[in-house]
Amino acid sequence: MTMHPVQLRVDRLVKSFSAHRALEDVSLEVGTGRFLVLLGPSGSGKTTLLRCLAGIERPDGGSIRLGGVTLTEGHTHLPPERRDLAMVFQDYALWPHMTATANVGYALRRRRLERAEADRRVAALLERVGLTARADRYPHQLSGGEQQRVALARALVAEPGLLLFDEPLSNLDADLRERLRVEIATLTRGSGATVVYITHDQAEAFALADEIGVLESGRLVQHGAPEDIYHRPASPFVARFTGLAGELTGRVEEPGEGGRVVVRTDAGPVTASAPTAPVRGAAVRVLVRPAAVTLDGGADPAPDAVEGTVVDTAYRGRGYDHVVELVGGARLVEVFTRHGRPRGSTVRLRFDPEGCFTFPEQAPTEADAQVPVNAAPMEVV
Ligand SMILES: Nc1ncnc2c1ncn2[C@@H]1O[C@H](COP(=O)(O)OP(=O)(O)OP(=O)(O)O)[C@@H](O)[C@H]1O
Repeated sequence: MTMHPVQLRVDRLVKSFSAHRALEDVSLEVGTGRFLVLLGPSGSGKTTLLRCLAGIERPDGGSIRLGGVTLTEGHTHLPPERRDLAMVFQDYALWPHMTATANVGYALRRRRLERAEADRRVAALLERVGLTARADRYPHQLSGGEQQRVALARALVAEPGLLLFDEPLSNLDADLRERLRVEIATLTRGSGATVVYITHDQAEAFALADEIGVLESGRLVQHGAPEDIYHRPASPFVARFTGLAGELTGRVEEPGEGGRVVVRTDAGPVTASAPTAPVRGAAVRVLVRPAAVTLDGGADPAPDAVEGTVVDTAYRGRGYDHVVELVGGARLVEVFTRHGRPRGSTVRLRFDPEGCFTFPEQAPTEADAQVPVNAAPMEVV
């Protein structure tokens, strides 16, 4: 899917644990220097896929190639240390008996470098992650954020072709998480390495990625640019997992032009995108992105606006998020405006068809059940 030469090629990867299929026929390609984020709920197979790439886990079938080298296929299975890659773990995984300098330098042990050159590279990396003053400390003398910076420096120092990240920010608190996220984004891109990064946090995924792969029950269900995933989710599962204001049910009134349909909902007619052209009268569900909802202001409401009641309002600094209940009972969260509307007031909403997706009505899948109800939908991208 990219113009970049393919660096990492995964073909039909399969992995089971006893009777449980953790990876089901996963194929993907990542271009040189691209940043791929694998996103999915707990148990979707993210860690298993990453561990197969690293060589810690041996797949049951399929192949993995990196820069023209076969890492795994049939009887071939290169051990982790013979793969041109480095991994950053959730729990840092530093050597407790080594200083920051020694931990970073350890990654160079196989590169027959002159001592002075190795020392120079380690010092340069520690400086880039802002740890020069902490170079002689042991892991237990460093904060979580500092330990993760050492791990980042250790991953980068040997200049591997592939960098793997296993939820590296999940043990840090919000403020630090944001700062380290920016450092990971800039330092990895500066290194030219190809990156595979796993997370279950959609906001983190969208902020970091050149490409996002969404995993559902061991299958890669969509792989594309963040904008594609946001504007053209392949399934209700993908749409839900990447942030919705809410869902409306109804019937197709007019199978309109250019992939648009008018859906008659309990709250009124809503124009929405239709990835698969539904027929007139079909029962459908309209999934609505937060960015697609606007509160209609003042005296001159649009004729196609839908009425609702403000149930809750939350001040967000830049403006207010509202929870709005529509006629028929559907609720929309994260309805944003600069100026807040009081609880209990009647408001009119407009929907941008670009951010409203029509799918045939069907019972939720097992994987949908893992998406937390009212998972904080992401900010407008
Ligand atoms: N060593 C193992 N033995 C048995 N089952 C396993 C093993 N490792 C993973 N699994 C199972 O495989 C499935 C995928 O697990 P995996 O850890 O890859 O998911 P994940 O998406 O990374 O989830 P999380 O975000 O919770 O880490 C899960 O159902 C898990 O229970």
